[in-house]
Amino acid sequence: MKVNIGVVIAAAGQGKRMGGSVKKQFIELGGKPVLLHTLSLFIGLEHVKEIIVVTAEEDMECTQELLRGYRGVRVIPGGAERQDSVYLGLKALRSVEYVMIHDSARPFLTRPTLLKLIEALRAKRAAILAVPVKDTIKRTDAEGIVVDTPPRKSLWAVQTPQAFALSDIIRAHERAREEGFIGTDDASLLERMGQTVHIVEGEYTNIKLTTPEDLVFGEAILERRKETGDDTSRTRI
Ligand SMILES: Nc1ccn([C@@H]2O[C@H](COP(=O)(O)OP(=O)(O)OP(=O)(O)O)[C@@H](O)[C@H]2O)c(=O)n1
Ligand SMILES: C[C@](O)(CO)[C@H](O)COP(=O)(O)O
Repeated sequence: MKVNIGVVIAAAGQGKRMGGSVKKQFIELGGKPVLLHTLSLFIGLEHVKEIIVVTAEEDMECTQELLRGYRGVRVIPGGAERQDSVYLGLKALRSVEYVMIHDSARPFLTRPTLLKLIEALRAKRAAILAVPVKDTIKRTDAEGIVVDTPPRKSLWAVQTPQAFALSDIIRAHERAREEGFIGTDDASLLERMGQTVHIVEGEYTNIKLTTPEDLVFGEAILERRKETGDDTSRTRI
């Protein structure tokens, strides 16, 4: 079955936890800005018909400059919260039935896993990447007292991309906006409407660059790939 997929890359964050003078989506890793690493995952991929990069209002000009020359990629201004930026990106899509929503701050995913996600999307309408949690997780009360220890077998650390039928996820975002609900990912907006969301196993190296030590892990991931020649399926940009 042929599917038309749009991609929304959320890149309008301020990178407060990372700190530094350059926002994390524009930091150079392996000689290339993080945002270009992220974009290269989707460029030239069959089924991907539109790519929207959502950037901060003040970064519109530099993002447009950085992405000039990439056909099919549009840059739009984002909102105050990640959820607002994603919603604006979803509304900017013109002619696709499905969408993959991805954080600009996750530049290391490989194509084979992305293709697994697309397969699941075709079959199931809502699919997200996640990896089994390695640590034991505890829930606490407001005072930091342990309430319980959920069985680890049922716990997953959720990543992006998250892939949906476009009409479903727009409806879920609109409901959340009406009700003033802010979720920490997009799938949670569908879950609260009762829709089934399927997990596809992601990659432990699909980290989100969040705090400064993540840059050290990121450099190491790129270095190892250079040595082993891994991830050659990604379009070089
Ligand atoms: N208003 C916002 C906030 C976040 N994001 C994007 O959402 C992704 C995940 O968010 P996070 O890692 O929290 O990034 P920041 O918001 O930039 O980080 P911080 O919370 O430390 O400021 C990032 O790619 C970020 O650019 C966005 O598009 N619009
Ligand atoms: C969407 C996400 O990347 C899934 O792990 C994550 O929840 C984004 O969180 P943040 O609060 O924007 O860091």
